[in-house]
Amino acid sequence: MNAKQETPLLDRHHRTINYLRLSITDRCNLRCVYCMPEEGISFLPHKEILTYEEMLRLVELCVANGIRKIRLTGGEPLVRKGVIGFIEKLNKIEKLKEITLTTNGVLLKEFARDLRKSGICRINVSMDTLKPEKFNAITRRPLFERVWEGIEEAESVGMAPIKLNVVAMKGFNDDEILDFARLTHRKPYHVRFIEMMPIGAADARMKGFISRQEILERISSLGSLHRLEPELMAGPAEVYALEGAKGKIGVIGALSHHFCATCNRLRLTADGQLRGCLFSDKETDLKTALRQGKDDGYLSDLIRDTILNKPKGHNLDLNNPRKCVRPMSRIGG
Ligand SMILES: Nc1nc2c(ncn2[C@@H]2O[C@H](COP(=O)(O)OP(=O)(O)OP(=O)(O)O)[C@@H](O)[C@H]2O)c(=O)[nH]1
Ligand SMILES: C[S@@+](CC[C@H](N)C(=O)[O-])C[C@H]1O[C@@H](n2cnc3c(N)ncnc32)[C@H](O)[C@@H]1O
Ligand code: SF4
Ligand code: SF4
Repeated sequence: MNAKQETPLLDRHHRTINYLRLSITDRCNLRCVYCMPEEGISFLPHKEILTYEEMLRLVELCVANGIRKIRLTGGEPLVRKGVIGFIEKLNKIEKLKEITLTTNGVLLKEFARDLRKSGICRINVSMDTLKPEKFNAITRRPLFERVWEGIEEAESVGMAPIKLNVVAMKGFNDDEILDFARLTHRKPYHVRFIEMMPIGAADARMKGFISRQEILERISSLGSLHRLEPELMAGPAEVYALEGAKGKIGVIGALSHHFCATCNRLRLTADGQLRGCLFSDKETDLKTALRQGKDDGYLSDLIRDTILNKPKGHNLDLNNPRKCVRPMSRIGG
């Protein structure tokens, strides 16, 4: 196979694969109830984590095989030292059209300006509540103000759009769905409600599941919602707007209305495993091949095989919460 493949690759199910989610660390400075247990999980030893040089080589090969958008994730991507220098290097990869980031926002205030300079124009921030006490209960850390200051700093350095990821949980934050929706009248943010997924620490909490349908119905009480066209290389959100709002409202129906038929993504974990699907533990071990000194052609074949054999979908529903071995914080969402 040719490592310099020019056109985007299709998988066996005729889906174009052009989006890579790259988890740069499994470490995190929060302990969200649906993602990690209170005591945390044992973090991967340093030597198991790809160096930035190794990641850069694998990203270049993914780009040669059709990837055009990359999202840094974690754990929490901003806790890994040297992240700005790494983004600057990614930014030099010619065919990469977009580099972006999903963060919990704890370190955003100090990083926003450098992120913007390094080439990140927009970010997604996880923020499940507008109330400090609830933030402490959800993330198990008292850092609500810091995250909001980070979001405001990102706005003031010109990041746009800023997308807020809200995992919807019955009895926890569902009383704030309308407040989040109203926020789009005041701020140009995209508020995205995510259906809770049965993965890792969330399993025990699935009784708090709220469907995208229910979320949309509740928001409709505020006025008519207009459906908007998806962006190019978009992620899984369906996007709407309330009449006259500055911001947008998204719903990510990961379980009830899943988007596997149009899935465009791969995931590379911090320890160098390429995953075809969030919910499938079938992984391609790029790290071992890389560290054995395999050439670009060999590594490229592994990437192309993973694309070709990407699982068709997840087949999960509320009554079938299959478990993944790898926890969410080691995949990156
Ligand atoms: N089931 C499933 N969930 C996904 C997938 N991609 C992202 N998510 C979930 O969607 C939520 C939002 O993810 P983000 O990291 O903000 O990324 P995104 O929605 O692709 O971002 P945009 O590029 O801004 O559209 C998180 O809960 C992710 O776990 C996917 O391919 N499958
Ligand atoms: C795993 S986190 C990694 C990036 C960063 N630490 C953050 O929280 O934004 C990526 C996304 O996955 C979401 N997530 C984690 N566990 C989830 C679950 N069980 N169901 C739905 N979304 C989940 C988070 O809310 C976050 O938006
Ligand atoms: S969702 Fe993100 S911030 Fe929360 S524990 Fe998981 S990795 Fe950390
Ligand atoms: S569950 Fe798997 S196939 Fe479906 S959208 Fe997510 S990553 Fe893609």
